[in-house]
Amino acid sequence: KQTHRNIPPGSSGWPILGESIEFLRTNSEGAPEKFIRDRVEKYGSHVFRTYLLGEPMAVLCGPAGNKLLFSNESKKVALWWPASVQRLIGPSLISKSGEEGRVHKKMLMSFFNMEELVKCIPTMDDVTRLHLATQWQGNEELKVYPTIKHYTFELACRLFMSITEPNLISRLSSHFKLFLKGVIAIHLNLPGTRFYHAVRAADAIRRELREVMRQRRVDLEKEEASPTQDILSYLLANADENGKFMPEVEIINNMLNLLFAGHDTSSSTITLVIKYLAEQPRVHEKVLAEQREISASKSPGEFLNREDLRRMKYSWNVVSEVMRMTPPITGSFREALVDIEFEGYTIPKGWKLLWSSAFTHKDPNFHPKPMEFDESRFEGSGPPPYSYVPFGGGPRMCLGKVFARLGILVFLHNLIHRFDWDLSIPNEKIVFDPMPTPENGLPVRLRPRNFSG
Ligand code: HEM
Repeated sequence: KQTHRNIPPGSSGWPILGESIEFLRTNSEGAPEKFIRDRVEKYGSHVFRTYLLGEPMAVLCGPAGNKLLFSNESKKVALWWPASVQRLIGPSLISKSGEEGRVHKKMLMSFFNMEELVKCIPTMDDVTRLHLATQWQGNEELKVYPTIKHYTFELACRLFMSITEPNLISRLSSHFKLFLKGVIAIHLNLPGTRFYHAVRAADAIRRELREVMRQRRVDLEKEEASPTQDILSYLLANADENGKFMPEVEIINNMLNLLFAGHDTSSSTITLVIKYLAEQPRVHEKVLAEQREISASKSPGEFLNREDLRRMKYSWNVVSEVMRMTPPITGSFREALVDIEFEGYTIPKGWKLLWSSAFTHKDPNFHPKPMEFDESRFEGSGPPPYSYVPFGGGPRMCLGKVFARLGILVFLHNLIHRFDWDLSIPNEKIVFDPMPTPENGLPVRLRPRNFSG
């Protein structure tokens, strides 16, 4: 018979709630790593137990823990998301592990790989120029976060599902706002709670997406839509490697998840890049110089291409440092498939596991002077393995990593050519809810630059 006498140190907190309230509070205070750092210091180990979001959980802190989780998918661990996320998104990629998860992910990767995504660069560039001309140009002051959120959402709707109708986009966008607030919430479906509103918003999104999908089937049959025009067409028109088509309900859930994951993370990152660039004139100047060099090699009006994006090395180091300091997703979860040994402790089978980019990225053993902005950390071979993990790792690494990179750089290129900016609220606080966002939406004063691109 198994005994678990050597389970990691820690506390189960309050009945039912466990330590969820403290965990969520450090997020809203703008320091998600604090919950973990306090416990690492208290227990003197890089693993501790807690009770979060309705589950007994072991938190693995730092590169060794990340390595264990990322390199043992389907062996010792499997992807797991809290009940709130599973209920809101429903059967889809994120609810599948093992062989089924692999097949499913491969299918989605047929669209989300570099070869396919480079074809989206001209559209990204075009949409960005239009967005800046209509939403930024002519404004002396602007609230960055809501403006960017609208832009990244429009882009995801267009590239993933060819949705361009403004009324539909704005309906979906307001549903997604409620959805986001309930994603990492305490799973209580009582009227008035964040989770309750999020469930209703998710159902409303599904109804809208079902309609878009129905219409697409008709258009595909009439050959008025192309089977390769976007991810929606791709999923409707293609079977997986076993010859199986994805059930409609899963296509809808995946589209919901992609629209969600595909815009909130990028809007948070772009907003923070804009904040950090205003605070660091030295870095701002160097990004501008790199982007100007790229434009200088192009004819006016010509869209960006893969090679241009490849040359944005310094700019990407800056974005990487922003994601190190303020990771858009502070960590994610796995489940123990077997008893797991780590640092002399045994984590029992069935426990949930949490890894944290927020904590790992601030560990001074791997990132000296972690509170200082220093993009040169990413020069050469960059930070040590598993110490910089904004996109997670292993087979469950972020599906949208390349998409996010292209989108962020295309935006930055266009923005920095057209504007300089100052923060209207210096040192505006960042809160994690659950993505990092400036408390007041980051109002900035804009100063247009002379640019005829
Ligand atoms: C800066 C932007 C982004 C960041 C920092 C980010 C981060 C993450 C992280 C940390 C995970 C969990 C990985 C793990 O558990 O190992 C994840 C998963 C995922 N992300 Fe992203 N993400 C970003 C953008 C995107 C975009 C643009 C999309 C969609 C186009 C996307 C789609 C997904 C999906 C579908 C998963 C689940 C993958 C799986 O279950 O195998 N993400 N992302």
